[in-house]
Parts: sequence; C-alpha cells; structure tokens
Amino acid sequence: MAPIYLTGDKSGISEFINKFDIFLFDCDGVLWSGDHIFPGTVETLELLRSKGKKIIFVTNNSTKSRSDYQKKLISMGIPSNVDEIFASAYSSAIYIARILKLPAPKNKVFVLGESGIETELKSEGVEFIGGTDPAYRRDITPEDYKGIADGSLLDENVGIVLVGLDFHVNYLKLSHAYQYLARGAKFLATNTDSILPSNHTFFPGAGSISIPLINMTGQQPTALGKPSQAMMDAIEGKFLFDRKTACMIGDRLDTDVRFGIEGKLGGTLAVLTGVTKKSEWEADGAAVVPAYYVDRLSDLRG
Ligand SMILES: O=C(O)[C@H](O)[C@H](O)COP(=O)(O)O
Ligand SMILES: [Mg+2]
Repeated sequence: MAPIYLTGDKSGISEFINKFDIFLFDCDGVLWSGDHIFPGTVETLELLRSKGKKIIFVTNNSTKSRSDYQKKLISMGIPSNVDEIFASAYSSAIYIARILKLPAPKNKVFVLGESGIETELKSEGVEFIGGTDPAYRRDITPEDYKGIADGSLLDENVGIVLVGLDFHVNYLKLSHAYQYLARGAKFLATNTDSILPSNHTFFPGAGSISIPLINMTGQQPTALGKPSQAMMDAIEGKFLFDRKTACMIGDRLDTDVRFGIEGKLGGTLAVLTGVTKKSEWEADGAAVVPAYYVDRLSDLRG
C-alpha cells in the first residue's frame, strides 16, 4: 500500500498525531545532520509533548552514550532525560552483559568504535580493550606483525569483537580484530548502517567499518541496533507501551521503517531529510514501505 503523504495536509497530520500516544524518534537524518539541527525540530517535539505524547529517541549511532546524547539534545534546545534515550551502544552493552553473558575470564570485548561504546560497557561492568585507546591509533609496525602473529600482543581473554562507528579505524585495529575472530571470538556490531548522514551529505557508516572483517572472515556480525527486534524488545521492556499506539519516525527504510514494521508498531513515518529517497519505496517490489511520509519533520506542525 502506498504511504500517506502528510506534508501540507492539516487534517491528515492531526489525524496522524491523534492516532499515536508514543513516538520513537530516529536522530541522524531526522532531528539533525551531524551538528546541524533541522529547522523546526525543537518546535515539533514541543508540539507533540504539549499534546501529551511520549517521545523516545532511538538511534543507531554508537559513538555517543545515552548521557552524551542527553547533552547533545539539550545543547540543541531539546529538553530530554537519559531515560528517554535508547542508543545502539547501550543495547549492545545490555546484550553482552545480560543476554550473552559469556563465562569469565574469556568475556572481554575488543572494541572497534568510539567512547559511547566504552561508556555503556563500563556501565554494565563489561571489560574491554581497543576502542579509543591511543595505543591502537597508529600505524602498524614490524613488531606488531610479529606480536600479532605469535599471539604475544593479543589478550587471551577476548571473547567478543564489537564493531561500531569508528572515526579512527585503521589497519592495526582491523588486524587485531581479525585475529580474535579467527580465534573464535563472537562477532557483534552495534549496527550495520552503510552510511552516516552528516553535514548535509554522507560519510562511511558503522556498517562500512565492519565490512573488512566480514570480507576477511566470511562471517556476518550479529547486529544489535535497528532493525534488530532485540532492541525493540528492550525498549518495550523498559517503557511498557502498547505497540499499536506507537509510531517509529526515521529516515532509513532498512533500519528505522523495517524496525517499526517488524516490531508490529501501529505506524511508521519516513522523513526525507536523511538517507532514504521516495523512489526506494516506489520501486517495483519494494520490500519496505512506510505507512506515512513527510518532506521534513517540521511538516508535522501543519
Ligand atoms: O553509521 C551509523 O552508525 C549510522 O549512520 C548512524 O548511526 C545512524 O544513526 P540514526 O539515524 O539511527 O540516529
Ligand atoms: Mg537516521
């Protein structure tokens, strides 16, 4: 069924808003593009809150922790508290600590990613190496080749390799990560988004960081961000909402809209300020089609 276009349709917009009690908001490509907030975003969230709607921020961006995101939201004029924020670094930490629960000592994580992952792993008491450690932010040396090959530079307690968006990925980190996977470590990814919408264009996404390891091992990582229903279950478990009264708002079909559809939410709204273009769901046989769409989030202000 073709999605309902709401931009400029006042009665359609109020019918849409009245239909839902809770809105799950994607961030990159919907609220902002990098550090550039889209005009009218603050007012649109205020409008929904003024109508008693619950708002949860659900982002695949693992570079920040929930408290980092709270700071970013507040810095952009969006009042929020940590409890309203669900990010892929957090859902990954929960999965590792509370679901995977590998027996010690071989339960340490080798991180390919930024501080957001480290903060959330720490908050769940999960040990890790790699990540933002400056010891890995350098060129590989002959000593590295030798030490990696004979294992003297590897940590035998690493049982998991977790890959997220890493702005400092390099040959040395990939070499360590590969060795751990080759030794049987679990291959996890915070998310597999191919590109990152930022500064009104696109940059390599987390999914593009794990590709070299997929290529080397032939393994696919277990992805813990949208559209993973493990994340939806965790959100529902935390907020105890009726899925039929919830709507997922996002800029990507393969993560956000699919997340809402497979999560059996009452609705999905696609916003055309990020990754997905209308032509993608208009294509013959398009697998994922949103229920509604707007040109930009602020169109919900009518
Ligand atoms: O590369 C990435 O990790 C993604 O592009 C980014 O995280 C998307 O974030 P979201 O749109 O889910 O807020
Ligand atoms: Mg997005």
